[in-house]
Amino acid sequence: MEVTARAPGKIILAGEHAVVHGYTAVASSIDLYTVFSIRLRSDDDTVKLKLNDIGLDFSWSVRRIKEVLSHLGSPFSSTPTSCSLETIKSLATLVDEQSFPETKIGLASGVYAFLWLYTSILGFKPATVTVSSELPVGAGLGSSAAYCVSLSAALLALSDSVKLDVSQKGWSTFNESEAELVNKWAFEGEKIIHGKPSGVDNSVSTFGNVIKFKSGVMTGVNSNMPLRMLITNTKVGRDTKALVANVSARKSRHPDAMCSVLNAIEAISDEWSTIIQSHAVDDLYLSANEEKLGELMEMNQGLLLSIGVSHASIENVLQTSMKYKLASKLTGAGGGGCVLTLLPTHISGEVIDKLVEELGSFGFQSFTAGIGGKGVQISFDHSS
Ligand SMILES: Nc1ncnc2c1ncn2[C@@H]1O[C@H](COP(=O)(O)OP(=O)(O)O)[C@@H](O)[C@H]1O
Ligand SMILES: C[C@@](O)(CCOP(=O)(O)O)CC(=O)O
Ligand SMILES: [Mg+2]
Repeated sequence: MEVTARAPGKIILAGEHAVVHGYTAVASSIDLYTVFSIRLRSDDDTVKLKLNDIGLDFSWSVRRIKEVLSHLGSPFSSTPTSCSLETIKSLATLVDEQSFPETKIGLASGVYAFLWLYTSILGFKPATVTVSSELPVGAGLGSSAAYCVSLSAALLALSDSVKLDVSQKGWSTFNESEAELVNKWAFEGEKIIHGKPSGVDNSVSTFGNVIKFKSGVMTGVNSNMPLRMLITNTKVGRDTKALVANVSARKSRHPDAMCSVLNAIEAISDEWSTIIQSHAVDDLYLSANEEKLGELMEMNQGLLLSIGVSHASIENVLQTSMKYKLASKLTGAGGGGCVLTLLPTHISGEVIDKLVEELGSFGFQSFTAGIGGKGVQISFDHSS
């Protein structure tokens, strides 16, 4: 039997970085998914991992994994546990033995997260594991969270911790407590990749829809607005872990100034959630609200610039969209990656096409995605 789990990426509408320090963010799932498939093996003794998006394959014998992790006792755990620094060193040994290409070394933490979640949830069982994603990796759309959520979901579906009806056909969802467990394990994986994640990305990927998130607590947001965003990938590579660490360092150098900035970002997030929850009585009301959201995005972007996470490529997208009187902000960790441009309901398809073309001339790639769909889902295939 093969188990497949898919988890969505996300956009942060307001509050990235601030949320790491306990201030509110508003985020939404998008209909681009990371998919993990796991088939347990009885024909040999290896764990094979195929990372299709980054073109890397790994194969460890279960015996070798046991040997390297043996000093820890069995890492197997029925409750989500954090990976210690000592264990990360052991996992790095397993990855180094497979001669990880130097040019892709920034991606190694994803493999550590895989090994940690795999051995913790399933123990030492041979399997073939494949991952592929519709999300750009490392571009601010939460690929790391979608990776950890879909992996945790597939592993838990094969474990004794959750009891699912494996005869179900097509995609099915987890119940509330199972989804909580998926989310907690995914957060442990995110910690390995991000260093200090807030938990917003794994929560929105697990539960879907639009959420408000503050100090580890998620609240559902009932959005009543038809939100449309153009997502522009600047294709400038960046690393969430480094950007989050830089913001923390700036906060310790300038605690008072940073506290004011982060409070201002929280006020923007709060206003965002109030506006999208309100019911538009007519078109005039809707376009007034869209204008307000655009202004909030501009303010949020200005504050993100002030904490050091913008980038020339992001500023380029802002200026280009401004020519079309459209408001934009970076989404995710910044430093490159993706930018959101609000597409108000009145805007014509021609204007959007022109903007996309102009952004394309800088080598950027723009697209739209469905906002606010379902969270993690699972399916079982008995044919293999
Ligand atoms: N499909 C994938 N295949 C392999 N690794 C992935 C995949 N998706 C995410 N990752 C891991 O997540 C990291 C990117 O996470 P991050 O820097 O937080 O950016 P983002 O979450 O915005 O895409 C990669 O370096 C890699 O370790
Ligand atoms: C910067 C931050 O707020 C969001 C990071 O998102 P992403 O990994 O860039 O998709 C970090 C976090 O909340 O954990
Ligand atoms: Mg991430």
